[in-house]
Amino acid sequence: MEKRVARILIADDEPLYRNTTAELLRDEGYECICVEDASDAIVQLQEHAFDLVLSDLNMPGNLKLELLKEGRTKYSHVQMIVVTGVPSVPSAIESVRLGISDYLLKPVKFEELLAAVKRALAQPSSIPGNTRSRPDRDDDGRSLPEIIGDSAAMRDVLEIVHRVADSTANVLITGESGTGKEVIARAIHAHGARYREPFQVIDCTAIPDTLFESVLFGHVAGSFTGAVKDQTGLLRYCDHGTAFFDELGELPATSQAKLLRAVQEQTFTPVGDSKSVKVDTRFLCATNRDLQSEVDSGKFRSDLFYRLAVIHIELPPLRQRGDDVLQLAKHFLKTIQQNRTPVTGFSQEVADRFVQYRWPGNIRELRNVVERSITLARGDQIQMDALPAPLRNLVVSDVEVCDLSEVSRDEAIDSADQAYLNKLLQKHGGVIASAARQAGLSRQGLNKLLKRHNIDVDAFRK
Ligand SMILES: Nc1ncnc2c1ncn2[C@@H]1O[C@H](COP(=O)(O)OP(=O)(O)OP(=O)(O)O)[C@@H](O)[C@H]1O
Repeated sequence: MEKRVARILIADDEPLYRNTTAELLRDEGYECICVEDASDAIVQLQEHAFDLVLSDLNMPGNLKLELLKEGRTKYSHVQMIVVTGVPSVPSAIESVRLGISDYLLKPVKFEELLAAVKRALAQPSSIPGNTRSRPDRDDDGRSLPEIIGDSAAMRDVLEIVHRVADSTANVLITGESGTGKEVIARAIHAHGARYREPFQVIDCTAIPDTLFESVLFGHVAGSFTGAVKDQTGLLRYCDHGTAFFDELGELPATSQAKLLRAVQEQTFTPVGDSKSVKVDTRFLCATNRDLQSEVDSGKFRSDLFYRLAVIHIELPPLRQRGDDVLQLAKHFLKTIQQNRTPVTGFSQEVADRFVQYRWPGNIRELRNVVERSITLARGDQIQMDALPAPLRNLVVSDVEVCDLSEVSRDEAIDSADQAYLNKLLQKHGGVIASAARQAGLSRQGLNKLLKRHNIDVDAFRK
């Protein structure tokens, strides 16, 4: 039996883009129908059978993403790709929530578009029940980190992770240090179509500016002093897979420019080589900086930002995740001690303190605290005396200050000082100059105190 030609609906109000794309796709053997607004597209969907819709976002009749909504609810077996010239984070998130296959930015190269079309058409249709089994191991056979957390904030994050995993859209993950950005990046890779391909972590703080091209793109022997043999760049290793750029905000301007070409064209040239290399790589990035304001102040390239932040996932700090803190603590207790010690839980006082504490180091700090407490615990319950000083001495206004038999005067003064500094920084949003002014201290004096109490001022910055 002859295979049916795939039929594509192109909805876009730019005639040049619409007609050229249709012509090129027809040359590739697809059947195309073009419309210039969302209402015509909806009529076409009612009257004909389609396999794929290529949809603009900013076109008449689509102010509220009507075409995507109608398409995904009534014609869920039809794949959808968004191709837009006006990217916006809310519309990207909404598109991904609705379950599109891909989100591309104009100007889009035809090869890039064609690859996305082929990928979308190769996907199993999203008829209910037709779900792909998810791996619970990564490509090295290690088990994937379990994502613990049931707070509303985390549920929203996980919904986006599942929606975005199957597309090739680049994702920027932001959040304070230790909130689990790398864990989320690995989850996106593991739940997506590339799960069998490499996941390559590229730590932007670990590559000196002068070696950026060589490390990322590779070099040929003799291209510079010290290049004694050919070296393959990291990007080549993640061809067909995912490149995870950690600490993206630290990337110097010259390296940003070099990365832009690789992201935009999926092409790079190894140092000293004359031939360029084509790759198919998905980019996931993480930073604890506010990259949007760095773009606004000219410190980070806006073109690179928009290419990489097609979808933006903001991870909540642990102190805003309610009961997740206890769930995570129990999870770490179980996984770290693996029944090797008699410890089975936390005292009520410890559990309360976990909820009251600010956790400037987030989940990483919690994990360390649990690990340390298991070692110091004396019975089957972790008690206050096994906690590190910042938690043990925390003074919360509605907690009884202390039991005089347990705390010395110096310790009591120290913890009051700490509570004062926490409040002060909270009020001044982590701005040292104004906090020091209010406290009647010099900036150096305040910094010294913060250091002594191990208080991370970044945790208070908004
Ligand atoms: N939801 C989670 N469930 C279980 N463990 C988690 C979760 N999120 C993070 N972790 C654990 O917390 C620690 C920190 O996570 P991760 O390295 O992903 O944070 P990060 O935000 O990338 O940190 P940084 O900004 O410092 O690079 C790791 O040990 C990780 O396994």
